[in-house]
Amino acid sequence: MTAENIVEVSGLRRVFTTKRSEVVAVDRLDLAVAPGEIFGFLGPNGAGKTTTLLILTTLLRPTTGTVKVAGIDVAAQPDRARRAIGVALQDAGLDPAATALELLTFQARLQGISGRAAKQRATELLEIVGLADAAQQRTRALSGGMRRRLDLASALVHRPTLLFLDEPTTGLDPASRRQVWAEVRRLNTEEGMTVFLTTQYLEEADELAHRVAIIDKGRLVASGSPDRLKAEVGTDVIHLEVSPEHAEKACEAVRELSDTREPGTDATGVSLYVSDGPSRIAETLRLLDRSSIPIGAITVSRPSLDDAFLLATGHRMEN
Ligand SMILES: Nc1ncnc2c1ncn2[C@@H]1O[C@H](COP(=O)(O)OP(=O)(O)OP(=O)(O)O)[C@@H](O)[C@H]1O
Repeated sequence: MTAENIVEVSGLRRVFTTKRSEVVAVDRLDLAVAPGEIFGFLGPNGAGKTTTLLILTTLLRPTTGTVKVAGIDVAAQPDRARRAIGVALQDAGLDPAATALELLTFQARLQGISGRAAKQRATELLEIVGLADAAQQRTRALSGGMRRRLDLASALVHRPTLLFLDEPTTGLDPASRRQVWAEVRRLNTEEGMTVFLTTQYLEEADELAHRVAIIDKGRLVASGSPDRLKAEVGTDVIHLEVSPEHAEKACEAVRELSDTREPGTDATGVSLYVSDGPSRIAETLRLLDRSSIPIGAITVSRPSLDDAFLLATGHRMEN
């Protein structure tokens, strides 16, 4: 890690102790984000994404390890760190009776901007996130995608250069999701903002992030650009839809074909990693037939981040 990183996480560990048990939510995590990046922090439910984000944004203390944002140690100087960053959390409470303009004006006042200037900043922010036409609408009347964009605007009041977003599109329909992505991209390219976002959507990390860190059970399992992570998987993936009771036998039958990696099994069947998928299909079918293994379907695809996840963890993120 170098001094130029805008986010630096080193040896981060967070343990939650309850009466009955101890949960290690984040374990020996190291991360580095360069200025100007959109950084995707990807993992399944319960992987430790929100815990990490809460620590990065000063809202939770680490058990051990150090975290710096914009060069500031968040444990030593939380107030300074807070001034450097913007945060949009999941389910941020929006007052349903306030209008979009009132809400942002209130946020601006909370940041110490007075009277008329607060309203002016609120108006500017509505423009920035494409909600100028919705200024007088009550937040309860806004669509899911518009509410997320209002959350984004609230995080931008004090002109941070580093923006943290916790699962910005969870629960949104595909069209609203694309609108939020477009907004995040625009903030990154036009406003020069570095964005750190958590997500459980492979497609979101793949589409939006310049670099991705994959976390599972509190640990970092892979990191790099989506293209690099996919390239590391191998060239093509042949997926055989096989019922769970036949998966092991199918895997054994075709193991020799998997020439770039060991094959993997999961609830949906068997994945083979090969350098040239289409040319191996006939042989795959012949081997399965010889072992009398019934298959539902056979597909060939380019590797996805889900395959990268499978390779790193031995199980799929999505079923
Ligand atoms: N306050 C808490 N007390 C006890 N355990 C907690 C607490 N917060 C989180 N955990 C546990 O820590 C682990 C990581 O949770 P975390 O919310 O960080 O995961 P996540 O990746 O953000 O998941 P999600 O996508 O569901 O938000 C989980 O096992 C969770 O149950």
